[in-house]
Amino acid sequence: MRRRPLHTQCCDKEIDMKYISTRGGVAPIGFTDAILMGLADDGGLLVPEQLPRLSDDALKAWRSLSYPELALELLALFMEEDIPRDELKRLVDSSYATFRDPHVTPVVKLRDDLHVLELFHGPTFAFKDVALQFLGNLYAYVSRKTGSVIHILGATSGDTGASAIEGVRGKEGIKICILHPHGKVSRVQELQMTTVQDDNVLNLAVEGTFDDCQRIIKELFADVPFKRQYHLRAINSINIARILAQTVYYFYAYFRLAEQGHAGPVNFSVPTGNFGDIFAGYIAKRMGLPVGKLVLATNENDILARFVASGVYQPGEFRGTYSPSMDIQVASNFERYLYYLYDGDTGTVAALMERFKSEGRIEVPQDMLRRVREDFAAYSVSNEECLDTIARYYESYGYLLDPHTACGVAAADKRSDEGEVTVSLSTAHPAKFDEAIRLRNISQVYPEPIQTLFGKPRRVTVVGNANDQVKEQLEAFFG
Ligand SMILES: N[C@@H](CCOP(=O)(O)O)C(=O)O
Repeated sequence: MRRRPLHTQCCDKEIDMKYISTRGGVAPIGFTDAILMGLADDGGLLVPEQLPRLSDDALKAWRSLSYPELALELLALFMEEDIPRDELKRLVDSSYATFRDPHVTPVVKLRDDLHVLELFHGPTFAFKDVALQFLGNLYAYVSRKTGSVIHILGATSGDTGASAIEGVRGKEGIKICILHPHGKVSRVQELQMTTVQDDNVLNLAVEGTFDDCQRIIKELFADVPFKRQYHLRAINSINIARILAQTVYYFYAYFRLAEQGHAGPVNFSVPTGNFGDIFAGYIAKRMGLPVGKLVLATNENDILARFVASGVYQPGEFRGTYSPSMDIQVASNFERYLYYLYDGDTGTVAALMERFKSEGRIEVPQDMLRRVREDFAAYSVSNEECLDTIARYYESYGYLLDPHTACGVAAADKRSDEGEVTVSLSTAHPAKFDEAIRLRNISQVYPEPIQTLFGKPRRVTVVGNANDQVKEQLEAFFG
């Protein structure tokens, strides 16, 4: 059994930042190697060997920073050894210059106890842009700097795909292939991906679910000779850069509440599918941000809510819902959480993941479950509850929630303990999910970039859900 110290005592510079695998089979590597490796070569996920622990002084000093300034400070902790600060500043500034709101991720107050963190002001109207605008620029920088070939392979249940494509379309030295479940994403999500005409983009619509897409790409990444031969890179939250970039808005939101006089911990309610977004909040908490409960909101695909209730992590039956981006059974980043839950014991994580592969379930003992519940509360939200929440908030506050955000808000409402203040993450613009919203007779005007998608020609190839069919496409596209 191998235990590692997970924190240094104070924020910062003394850490020689390296990345290791949750399964212990990768020698510590630097940030550039970590983003290029994506999925760890031993099949695990990369995590920082140590997490910086921020001092109260740092938290106070960073309160007044703009979003890009804050992103620079936080990201520098994880990558400054590899990316000089002036370069990192350029990457950060250009990534957030594409956002429509000057705050990048503004916080809107709905009630004294409930705020909405709007994460959808980027180019594709989803929270994924926050990390993927940055990761797209980072890949372009690494390609220029190191000459590495960047062939991105990703899977999407709807939002990551459009955002990843937008982050790298037309960029020299980069090609991207995205798998999405055929017919199981919203109309706008589908159009955002498939109407892109740049030659460096390939869309594969897989006959199956998102879990099929994610399984296929993970198996291809785990085939290390194939991954190396075709220079495959990850854009999903498999890639640690995604998680790190997403921690920033937890800090930013907390500081906005502090500015309004709020002192003490804040809960964050997070619509959850692949466990990446909420895991970024967990990392922020471990870095010293005063986070109360992380409220894990699932739709009817409730594997994570069942885990927090019972300690058993076991996929159920796939359910198509009004929040398709969360229609996920196997949550990729759960493995990273297990690593922290078991105090960095990579042997145990490797054994648990092996058991999950062979038996299809994992169970953690009661003492571990108590630890889980210290940080997380979890609620699953039914299709009807989701639509009811949209209608109720539209009526009461004149605020239109998208179905994913509605799950987060409904979960926050289920947990209405006195005195707690919750920030609910708004992960997408409602225009991306108009088919669901119209069911409650609410009409909306599409933002212009979404309106213009209709009627554009589409480029997409439908494939079966066998690895070989996808492999064949990749060999032709990346070969
Ligand atoms: N909900 C995601 C699924 C992929 O998750 P990721 O965070 O690992 O990219 C989507 O919208 O595609």
